[in-house]
Amino acid sequence: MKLLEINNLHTYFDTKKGLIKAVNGVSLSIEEGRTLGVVGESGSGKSQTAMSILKLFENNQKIYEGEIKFEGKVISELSEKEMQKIRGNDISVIFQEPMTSLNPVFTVNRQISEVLMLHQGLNKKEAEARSIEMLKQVKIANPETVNKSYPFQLSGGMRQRVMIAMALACKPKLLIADEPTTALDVTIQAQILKLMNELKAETGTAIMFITHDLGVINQMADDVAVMYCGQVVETAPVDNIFMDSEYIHPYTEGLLTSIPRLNTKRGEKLDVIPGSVPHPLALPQGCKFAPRCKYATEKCRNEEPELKEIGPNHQIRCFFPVKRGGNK
Ligand SMILES: Nc1ncnc2c1ncn2[C@@H]1O[C@H](COP(=O)(O)OP(=O)(O)OP(=O)(O)O)[C@@H](O)[C@H]1O
Repeated sequence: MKLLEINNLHTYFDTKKGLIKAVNGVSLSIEEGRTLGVVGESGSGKSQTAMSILKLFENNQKIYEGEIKFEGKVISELSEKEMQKIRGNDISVIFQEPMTSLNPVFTVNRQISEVLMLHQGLNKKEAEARSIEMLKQVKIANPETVNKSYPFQLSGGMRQRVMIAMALACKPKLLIADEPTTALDVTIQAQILKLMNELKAETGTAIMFITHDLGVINQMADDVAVMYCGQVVETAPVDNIFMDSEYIHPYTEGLLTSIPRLNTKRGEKLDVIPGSVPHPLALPQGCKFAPRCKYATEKCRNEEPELKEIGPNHQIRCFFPVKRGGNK
């Protein structure tokens, strides 16, 4: 069943220089208990899609069009008060840098306990016991000591485990993870990813995993949404993207060929996508990827393609999807 469904979402920033269409017609869904990997270059709108789900908006930002449904209910029109009941309870979030999300002046216990007291009505003692339990669940070796610690006393990997414990404290149905391991070194990153997969298997929590790293997507996701310029350009089960499907989006093809491989020789150039993401205030007419696409035609430069079904659960926003491993 669909846990989250986003239909034609437009979230803009109203700035002095004009409207920044950070999310510009996003449609995607997340099935119960599955991980959707959201991938795309910097500025493609991944984080702002996540912020829209939680309605964590700046003053000059709002939803202009479209809707977000959670468990079949439209949540994009809820008031701030109603959203507060959902955040941290049904849907929680972890960010890249836990230091900015954890309060430096409170102990770990106070921060996890607060969530539990607010949403689950536990008293102080019950919350403390549950906080220690949560730290055990995220495989922190000395949970009693860590529970009494302040964030600055912990390593980066440890802080991210605390964030995960806090996010899972109320048994959310959806966990949004926005580049949760980007700031960590590779061995710690691997441990956190492994932990998240184990927790998902244990708790059945669905995950929206945001990253710019297709390697991480391969490891974490069941399904993938590829984003470009505030739009989803391709969405499919993960194996379709990496192996199975006959056709893929030219942008996805570009991302796949830019993954460094172990056998890449030193000095050998990776096949990176030429050009850069267009400025959000100067989006091209037609397909947003056309200026960088080696297959683009006149039609692509003038008309905007829609997200269309190309196979089972596989949608592509392109007039001329690429045949894998060869010409079109
Ligand atoms: N506070 C803001 N005011 C105006 N524009 C913003 C603001 N925050 C983000 N944007 C714009 O919204 C667009 C989408 O940004 P978003 O952060 O969602 O991208 P992203 O794919 O998550 O990138 P990254 O991987 O760098 O986090 C970008 O063009 C960005 O410049």
